[in-house]
Amino acid sequence: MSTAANEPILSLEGLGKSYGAKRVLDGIDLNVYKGQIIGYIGPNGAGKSTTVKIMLGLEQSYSGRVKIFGRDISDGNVEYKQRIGYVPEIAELYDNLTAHEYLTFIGELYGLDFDVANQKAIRLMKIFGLEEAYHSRISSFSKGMKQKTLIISSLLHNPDLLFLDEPIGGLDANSVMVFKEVLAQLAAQGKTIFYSSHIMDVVEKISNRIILLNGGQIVADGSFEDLQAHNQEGTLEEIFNQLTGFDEHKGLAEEFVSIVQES
Ligand SMILES: Nc1ncnc2c1ncn2[C@@H]1O[C@H](COP(=O)(O)OP(=O)(O)OP(=O)(O)O)[C@@H](O)[C@H]1O
Repeated sequence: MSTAANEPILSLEGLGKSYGAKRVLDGIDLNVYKGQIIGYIGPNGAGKSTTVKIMLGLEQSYSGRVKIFGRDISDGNVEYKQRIGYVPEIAELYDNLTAHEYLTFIGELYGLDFDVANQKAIRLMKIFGLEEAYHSRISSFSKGMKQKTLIISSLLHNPDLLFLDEPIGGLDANSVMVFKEVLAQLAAQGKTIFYSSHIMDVVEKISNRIILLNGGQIVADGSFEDLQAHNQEGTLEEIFNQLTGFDEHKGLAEEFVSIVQES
């Protein structure tokens, strides 16, 4: 199951999704190519996680077409999932397992030998400064330690396509630097990364293509420089505010504070 050089790794055609009467995705067309780091952004409730869930095959009722590695994911063949890594927004780790147990279990699920998974996990944990916690239960881990374990679990099998949903929450500034560099190097080696986050300055720096979703539609698609050229505003945060029609943060904050101060 290989993908030709010029064929998209990921392609969405007229993707639509409703929950009851609510139209969450309203015709998403998108081709993502090898080596791209897509910054997938949008306001709360815009439909980012829904798109990712559909691409992971977790949400089956949708309209339109989703192709990953050149194949329609609705064809019943789930082999494509072996080449995908995923860091979910809310870390669901097996708290009662040690990191060693969890990571070797995930590694084996992805088809690695126990010893290979174990050795890779030990070395990756060490780089994140977690070697001493390897045999401790995950329930004793801090938020950042859990997040690092989850990042490692998503990469053990060297996936070609990586979905990251708010992956750096809880990571300290040094670890964020390492992780950003890891993503850049993975992309340079031809991995494709779909990065969903609300931390605009990180998205601005790591993505080579930014997709802004609003109201279930793509309202901007391009490099940060492209977005800057098409909008008057400077930072990605400001472009985000502008394209989502938001200019009332001061008024809302004043109202919030005045309610807090009511006696
Ligand atoms: N299982 C579900 N049942 C009903 N509605 C849902 C379900 N999942 C998501 N939604 C609705 O779909 C919309 C999009 O949700 P989604 O989680 O995709 O947004 P998001 O862009 O990831 O938001 P956030 O930035 O807050 O994580 C929301 O209005 C949400 O309430």
